[in-house]
Amino acid sequence: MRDSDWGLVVPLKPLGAAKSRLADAVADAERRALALAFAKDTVAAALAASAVRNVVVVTNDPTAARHLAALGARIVPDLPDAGLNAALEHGAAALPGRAVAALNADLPALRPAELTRVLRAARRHRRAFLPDAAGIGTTLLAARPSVPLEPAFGGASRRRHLASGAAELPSTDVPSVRRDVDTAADLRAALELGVGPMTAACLKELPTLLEELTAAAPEGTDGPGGAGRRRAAVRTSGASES
Ligand SMILES: Nc1nc2c(ncn2[C@@H]2O[C@H](COP(=O)(O)OP(=O)(O)OP(=O)(O)O)[C@@H](O)[C@H]2O)c(=O)[nH]1
Ligand SMILES: C=C(OP(=O)(O)O)C(=O)O
Repeated sequence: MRDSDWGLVVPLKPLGAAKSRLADAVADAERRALALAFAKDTVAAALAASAVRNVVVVTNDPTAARHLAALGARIVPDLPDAGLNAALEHGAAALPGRAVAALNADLPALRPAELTRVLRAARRHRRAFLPDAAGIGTTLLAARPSVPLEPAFGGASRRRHLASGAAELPSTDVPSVRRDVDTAADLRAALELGVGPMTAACLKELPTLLEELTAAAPEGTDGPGGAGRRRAAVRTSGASES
């Protein structure tokens, strides 16, 4: 298997239903726009990773499908009401005989070089996964060619993926691959890593939210040396592995 042989499967809910845990922080139209921006930054960074040959997005959302196809992703329509894991198996079936990795669509800080590092580590195993930033869920699950993906995403999936025999990949030095965004606090953490250009542009249109996210965290929740106003790091390009 060559380094650049991975096929990625990125699942995406209809935008109207996506990222429901951001509903407290933003209005519906803005939540949809953010979900699309996260997916575009995720897919653009994945396509820029040297370990990735192609990206299949499983979605029934026509707007997202149009935007993500324009970036170079192949769109596979979702199965009706089958859920996330069925969607991933359906997407993996579109990549027969390939090494396949499922990657969440909510990784707006994703860096191509970090994704390549994770996929290189995954090549050593039949099946392998990367825990999310919270250490409870999963952001990436990979399987060698002809090995069934057997996805068990949703909630506390780290435990399920371990129990299924998948190897847990080293999680140091790949923070952008682990940084899924479900809540406003997650978005704050992604901003600190540096989000991609689509998410940055979307947040620029939401100055009140951006102000809240980059303001000092409440006392006791700030990280080491983090007192005072936080700086939002924004990447200007998602298309380079350097
Ligand atoms: N195609 C497809 N993707 C899904 C489905 N359910 C979840 N996803 C995607 O799976 C990934 C992980 O899901 P979550 O982190 O729960 O994202 P979410 O469902 O948008 O977020 P919440 O509404 O807050 O639960 C995201 O990229 C979702 O868009 C599904 O039934 N079909
Ligand atoms: C999809 C997952 O979790 P969440 O819905 O919490 O993002 C997961 O980590 O498997």
